[in-house]
Amino acid sequence: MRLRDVQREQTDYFAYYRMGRASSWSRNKRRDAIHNLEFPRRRPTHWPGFGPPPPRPGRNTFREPEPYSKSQEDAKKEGPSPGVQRRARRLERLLAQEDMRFEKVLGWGGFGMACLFTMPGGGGQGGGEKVVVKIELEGRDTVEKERRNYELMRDAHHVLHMYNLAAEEAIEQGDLAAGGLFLEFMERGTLEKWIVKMAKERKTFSDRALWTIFDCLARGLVALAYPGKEWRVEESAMDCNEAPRDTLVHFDIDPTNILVGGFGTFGQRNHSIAPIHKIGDLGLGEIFNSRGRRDPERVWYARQSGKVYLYTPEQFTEEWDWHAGAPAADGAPTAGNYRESMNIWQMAWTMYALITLCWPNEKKEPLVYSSKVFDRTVKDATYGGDLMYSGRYDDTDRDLRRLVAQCLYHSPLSRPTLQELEVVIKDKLRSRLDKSEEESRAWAKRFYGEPERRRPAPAPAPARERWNMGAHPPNRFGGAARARFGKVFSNESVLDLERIRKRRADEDHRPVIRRQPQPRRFWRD
Ligand SMILES: Nc1ncnc2c1ncn2[C@@H]1O[C@H](COP(=O)(O)OP(=O)(O)OP(=O)(O)O)[C@@H](O)[C@H]1O
Repeated sequence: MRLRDVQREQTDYFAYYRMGRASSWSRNKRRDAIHNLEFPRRRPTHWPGFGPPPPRPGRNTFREPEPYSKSQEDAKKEGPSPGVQRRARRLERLLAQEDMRFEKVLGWGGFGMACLFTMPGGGGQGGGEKVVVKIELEGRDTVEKERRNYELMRDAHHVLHMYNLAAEEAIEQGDLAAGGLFLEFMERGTLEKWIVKMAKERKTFSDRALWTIFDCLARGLVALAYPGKEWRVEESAMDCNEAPRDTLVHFDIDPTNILVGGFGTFGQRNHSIAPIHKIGDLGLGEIFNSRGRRDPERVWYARQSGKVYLYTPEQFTEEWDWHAGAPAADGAPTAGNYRESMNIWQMAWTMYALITLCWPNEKKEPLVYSSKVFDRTVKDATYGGDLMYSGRYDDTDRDLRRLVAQCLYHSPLSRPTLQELEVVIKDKLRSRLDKSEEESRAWAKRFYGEPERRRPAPAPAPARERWNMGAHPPNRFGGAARARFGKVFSNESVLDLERIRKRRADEDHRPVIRRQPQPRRFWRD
């Protein structure tokens, strides 16, 4: 389809979307309307913005959102279909050649599946550890994109880790999958599962738990904003002097793509009040910098990237209707301004879900709201007005609700920056909250329970051995988390995607050298 046809169709689709009627839009039924559309619009001369707020917003101003009642995992309780089972068995046979033990199918969708495996042996590097194998069943090329994105996040503590295992070759050489990834196993599954559990128990997360989880999520956002950065301690926007330039815009942050792991120390932070939360599923992620935001094809094609219920103002705003090129190049403040504040907006809906235990409504209702964002006074429309004015969530810390409503401001520049978020969260975690740290820890132990125990981390192999097994030179290693899995880190200039692509292409043609005597090569070099 030509770009102009895509633009006309999207203009019509998003007009439906803003009315909350996206699900009833059909290309066929709208063919004539799309044909007759005035695009780009000329009258009025520019987007007029939002009207004034209602005089006294209250409970009835906002449609009641729908509570979470079932998670993706619940919906799949009946077990994988025969087709998925057949493929899982095939994957099991392929990886058995690498001595990896199949445990179970974790999940599947139309295009791919995720299975849990145990690494061979004990004692040695990663021996007996669990890994998730995610394969793509139809060639959509998203695995390659996802792999590239995980490589850019290789030093982050709050984004899922990808492992470079030699067994990848077995998948590539088999005829089963279009591509495969090895990912860190997060033993407590998706965040959605825990939101549903809380909703079923008819309780709510305490303020301290909410702020602690927000802290984890915000650090994941910092990692996305600075791809390729070496985070020695933990992600902190304070360590970065410059505003993000080449943000990895995720496009699909929601509770099904946040994974919950264990309690313990990660980086330098002890996660004892809530287990660590990490951002996963980077398959739709794209790096956007100021050049990318000025490229009409890139910004228009990304306009419908992600889940419909979580399209961002940068994607759905009416402001687009006045721009036939890239809106950011014409100075539009919101349309097509894909940057780190877009990740913040999507993450704020995850916080909304944790506070309300509800889904966001299909129709996002803007409400003009003035507030002090850190030390700036901002007046803009927020889509989280019900958090402040509906009276339904008054039991939750008002500062938290206000911060989330600010992250849901329409215009990216109105939202808090990553540094502002970090400062506010840090201050709150130091202040008096509803529950003491001790009470919160006890609650977390009860609520999250003990998953199947991880084996104790094997002692790190001597540097020489790791090198033999395909890892990079020893001076690149450090920290317990890395030593535990002997992760392979590459040295390339990370934003140079061409080089990464080329490196992978070279790898694919490299002969596999199996060193004698064993240990076997689990790690791909
Ligand atoms: N690293 C992981 N640790 C633990 N569970 C995981 C992990 N990755 C995936 N899962 C589980 O497997 C399920 C399927 O994951 P996957 O990422 O393949 O697809 P999805 O999120 O359902 O679909 P899509 O890729 O279309 O967003 C998840 O819902 C989750 O329950």
